[in-house]
Amino acid sequence: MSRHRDFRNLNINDELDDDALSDGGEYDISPEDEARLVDALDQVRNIVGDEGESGISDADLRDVLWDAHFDVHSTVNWAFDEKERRKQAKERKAAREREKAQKKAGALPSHMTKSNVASAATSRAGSPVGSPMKVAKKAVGASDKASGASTSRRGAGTDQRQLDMAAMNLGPTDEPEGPPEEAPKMSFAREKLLEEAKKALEESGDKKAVSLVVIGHVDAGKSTLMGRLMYDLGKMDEKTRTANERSSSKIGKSSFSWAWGLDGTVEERERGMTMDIALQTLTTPRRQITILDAPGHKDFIPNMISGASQADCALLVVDASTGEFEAGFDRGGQTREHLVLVRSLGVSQVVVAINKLDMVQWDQDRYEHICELLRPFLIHSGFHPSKTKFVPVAAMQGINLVHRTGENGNMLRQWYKGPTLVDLLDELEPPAREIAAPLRIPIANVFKGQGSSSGVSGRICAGVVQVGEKLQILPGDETAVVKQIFVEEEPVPWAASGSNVTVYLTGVDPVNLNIGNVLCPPDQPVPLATTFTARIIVFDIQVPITSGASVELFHHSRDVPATVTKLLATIDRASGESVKKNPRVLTKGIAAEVQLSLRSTATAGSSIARPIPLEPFAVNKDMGRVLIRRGGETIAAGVVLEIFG
Ligand SMILES: Nc1nc2c(ncn2[C@@H]2O[C@H](COP(=O)(O)OP(=O)(O)OP(=O)(O)O)[C@@H](O)[C@H]2O)c(=O)[nH]1
Repeated sequence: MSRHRDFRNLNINDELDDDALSDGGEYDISPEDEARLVDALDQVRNIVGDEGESGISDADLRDVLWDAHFDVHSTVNWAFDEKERRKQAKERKAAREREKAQKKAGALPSHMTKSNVASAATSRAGSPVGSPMKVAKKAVGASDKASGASTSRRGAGTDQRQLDMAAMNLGPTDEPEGPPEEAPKMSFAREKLLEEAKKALEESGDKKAVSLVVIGHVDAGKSTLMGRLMYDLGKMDEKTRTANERSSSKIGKSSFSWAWGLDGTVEERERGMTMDIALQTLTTPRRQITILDAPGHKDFIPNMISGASQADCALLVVDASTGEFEAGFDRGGQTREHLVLVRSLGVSQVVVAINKLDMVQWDQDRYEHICELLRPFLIHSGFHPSKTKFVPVAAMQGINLVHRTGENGNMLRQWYKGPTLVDLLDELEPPAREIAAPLRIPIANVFKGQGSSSGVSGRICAGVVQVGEKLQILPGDETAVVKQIFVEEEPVPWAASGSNVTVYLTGVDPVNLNIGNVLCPPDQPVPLATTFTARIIVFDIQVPITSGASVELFHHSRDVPATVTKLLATIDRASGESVKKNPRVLTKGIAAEVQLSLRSTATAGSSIARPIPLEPFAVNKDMGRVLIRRGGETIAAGVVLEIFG
């Protein structure tokens, strides 16, 4: 029996300070409980780091674990909060001291502290252009999307721990307010900034950045594949792997242990299902890849759309097991819908991973049969054959992801000599970056930032943003100043089109920052639209679209109610010529020009629809794409032609 202090009277949600921690009695612990405690301790250490790194001693952790009755999730939340709280207190103290020192010396502008000048220099060398997204540390993620069953957007690392932390109000906003923050200043004139961005793009050489959305029918093995890939490429360490293996088997979900590397929320882990976009970054020999793992279940299509609208390329995962490929590919399965959606959102390259081939004894005929079924569908959906690649894999055993050596790969080696999945990812073509165009950042997620700042994340659709820059938040009249920019967890002085960024803003009330808003320069605002025309392609629908049809309009991470107010013409898909003016209905497969008008929402409290920021496709491709859904089904996709106001 070991002796430990007793904290069972302590409320885990209380803010624990050192006095409280040293204020307990003692209790006895059995060898079984001791073993469980050691297990749980391992789990928590994986998250908070070791004693030196986290500042949390083993003794404190053990006590809190006992107090939480081995409820690992609550404990993880506590430990995470505690680490964050301490870290933030330290950072605030350091910031106050820096500020004082700067005032005395009158030297560096406030955002260019010595440490971030250094990291800015290294980031420039490594180029923040097109680099993947930072996983933000603090999150509120207050998504209240009406349509999906989603409860949160995890776009930039909002997970259960962070949501709980926000709910507990253990944030820097609880602190007494210090002296008003000095607004950060810009470091570059616009011309100089463009020059820097161009130079960094050129210098990035072969290590090009791409964003990859992982799509496919529910349970195809998307998260397992990404988890395994993270491990095989050294992004997930052995400790995390064993912890995931142990904990998933404890709740009877051992087959999902690889998926736990990406499915981070309690609900996702318990249900064995991805519900929101999970973000990770991976490095292959020649590519820096931001991975957006999308949910496969049809209830979460809005979240999948949000992820796909931030991606350059897609990885389609299909389940080769008997009957499973067919279930995903038949009408109503997500294989088709996901492919059509990503193509409509501008993704033109796809790698198809034919997974779970171990379930069919690596049958070459089965592999080729699936390729033969998918090829014509891909072409029909608008993917050029040269930009469509296939690869046989078994994600769980890690076969043909990075290599196919060893006994496990025997059966595949007998008939397959082609590239591995990583070989194909390494050849993905990075997109053209519109750096000279006006800045556009559609907001995919909103966070609580440090001090008075608020964090937002999203992908830069065009232009370059720098620290100190004043931005307008559309729709609305609000402006904010960029306090910090993070790309792939690193602070950078600027970031350019194609990058997935987290931007901390000051001088703005967080209530004015919403998912779906667009950040842009005040002198180059995005047009606001309530009525516009679009060229659309009608999907495989059963009920035709008529004039007056009520639909849901999706643009980046925003969805709003709309009406198809006019059917203007049907269009020849090949020539683009008008075929028939004012058709009565639009049926499946038809291309058409229509007029769409937004409707007011019940929450807007007015009969007038609120406009959304949109741009004609001809002006900005990323800002000019829309999806149209009805009754939980995507019925059409299109590009914006003209905005009428
Ligand atoms: N036999 C076998 N099973 C696999 C393989 N890859 C994944 N699985 C299993 O398939 C199931 C679903 O895996 P996930 O990775 O959660 O699938 P997903 O596509 O991410 O699921 P959603 O995100 O919910 O759509 C799990 O039980 C995995 O263990 C594989 O290569 N072989």
